[in-house]
Amino acid sequence: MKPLKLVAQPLTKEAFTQFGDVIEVDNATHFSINEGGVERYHDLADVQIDVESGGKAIISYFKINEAKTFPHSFNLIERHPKASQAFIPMFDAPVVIVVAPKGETVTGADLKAFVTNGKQGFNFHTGVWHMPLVSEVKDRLFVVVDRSGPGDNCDEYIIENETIELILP
Ligand SMILES: NC(=O)N[C@@H](O)C(=O)O
Ligand code: NI
Repeated sequence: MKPLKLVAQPLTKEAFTQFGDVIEVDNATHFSINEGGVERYHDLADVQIDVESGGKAIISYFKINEAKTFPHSFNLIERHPKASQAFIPMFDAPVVIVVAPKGETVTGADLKAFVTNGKQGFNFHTGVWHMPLVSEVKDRLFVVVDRSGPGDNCDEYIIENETIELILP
C-alpha cells in the first residue's frame, strides 16, 4: 500500500485555530508586572477542564524516553473528550505534531502536520484528535497542562487500511 506522506507545515495561530491554541510570545497580549521587573504574556491558551464533573487541571512533565526515527509511521491517534491538553517544550527546538478535526471517524486525508519554530507550545482543545507526543531526540522535556479526574479521558482511534508516514521538514 502506498504510504500517505505527511509533511509538516509551520505552526501558526491562523492555521491551528480549529485544533487549539499556539502558545507563544509573538503577538501575545503582554504587560509589565512586579514593578517593571517582569513582563507577563497573558492568557495564551484556553485550558478546558470539565470541572462540573469533577475534573481538575494538573501540571506534569513529559520526558521523551524513546527517540523516534523519521519518517515516523503511525496509525494510532487519540483525543481527550473531557479536557484540553497543552505541551510547552523546555527546550528550543522544533517539535512536529499531527492533528485532525473533532469527529467520530478520521481518515488519513483529515490529518494535518505542523512543526513549531522552536519557541512555541501548543494546546489541543477538547476532543481534537492528535498523534501522541513523539520526538526524534531522547530526554526532551515538556510541561503538560491537562486533566485528572473521574472517568476515562483518552479515546484511541486506529486509522485503518492506510500507512501514514510523518516526514520531518
Ligand atoms: N497519554 C498521555 O497522557 N499522552 C497523550 O495524551 C499525548 O497526547 O501524548
Ligand atoms: Ni494527548
